[in-house]
Amino acid sequence: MAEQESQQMLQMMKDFLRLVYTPATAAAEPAADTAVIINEFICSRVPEAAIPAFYLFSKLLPGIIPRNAFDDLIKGYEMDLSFSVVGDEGNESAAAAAAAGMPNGRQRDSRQSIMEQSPIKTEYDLVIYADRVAGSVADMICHLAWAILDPEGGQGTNGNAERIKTLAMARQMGQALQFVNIARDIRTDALLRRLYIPLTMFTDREQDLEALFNKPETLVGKDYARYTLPLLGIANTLRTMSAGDIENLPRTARAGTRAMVASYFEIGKEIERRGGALDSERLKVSRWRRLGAVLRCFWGWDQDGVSRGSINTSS
Ligand SMILES: CC(C)=CCC/C(C)=C/CC/C(C)=C/CC/C(C)=C/COP(=O)(O)OP(=O)(O)O
Repeated sequence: MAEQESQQMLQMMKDFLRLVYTPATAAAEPAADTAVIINEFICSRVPEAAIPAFYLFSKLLPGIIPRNAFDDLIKGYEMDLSFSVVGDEGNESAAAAAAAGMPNGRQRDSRQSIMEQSPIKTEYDLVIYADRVAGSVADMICHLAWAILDPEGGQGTNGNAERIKTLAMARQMGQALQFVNIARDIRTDALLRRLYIPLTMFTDREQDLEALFNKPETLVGKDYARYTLPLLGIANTLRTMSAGDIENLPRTARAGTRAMVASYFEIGKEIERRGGALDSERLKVSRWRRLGAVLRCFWGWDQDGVSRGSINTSS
């Protein structure tokens, strides 16, 4: 999708959220004319294939999931979009450089623009990004679980201290998963001229960016370890800090959540088993390893090899 088209799509989503989250439309029984306004919006501005999803969203979600989770997700997409500006410039300069047979000056420009325009300069920026694109999804999952699976709990946090903490920890788990995702995709993201590694993590910034973006063929698998292993280290820490709070989700949501987390973390474990190396292909974990991780969760052994003894089934 072209950058301008993506911007239009984001604007449409922002307008949609504003519309469906106004107090009048988010009410349990919205007035008939608000339903008409929403229908008109959906028919006139939403791409055809997405109409059923937007319609269902407007009917079901505003009373269950607070708007801030969706706002965060949009902010995350906006950060991603700022890469496409960098990417376009970078591709143009690389192509122009190759055509003109003058790689150095042009490539320096493209490295410079990647550094300047990347929205992720520090580890903190990366945590913010991960929180927006994945912490927000964890937030949504908690609200859905409370609304649908908690027999007596009611919706939202309702100022309940335990739920507020669970929500914060769930967002942390989302961030952890996103760090794994970023570690796995360093190579493929660089080919798309996207840089999620915080600039502060480079020991020799110029040289590292030159290799990642302009000479990927000079990097062999284990050369990526100096980026993948620290990112996975952060992911593991975030996971260790938040995993226990899965026990505070409604009982029927726990096993599935643990399984989802363990299965995704198998990607990180596989990279660690390979000493931090990335191949030219996007890494895939065998179905058996993922299944093993899921079964160990159901058996009552979490992925850090710590037995929780018998599974706590109280709600
Ligand atoms: C700790 C507590 C209380 C709860 C946990 C709450 C949960 C389930 C958190 C996880 C939320 C979640 C599913 C986040 C998204 C994670 C993520 C990195 C998805 C990307 O998946 P891929 O399909 O690999 O992505 P791409 O292929 O698009 O790169």
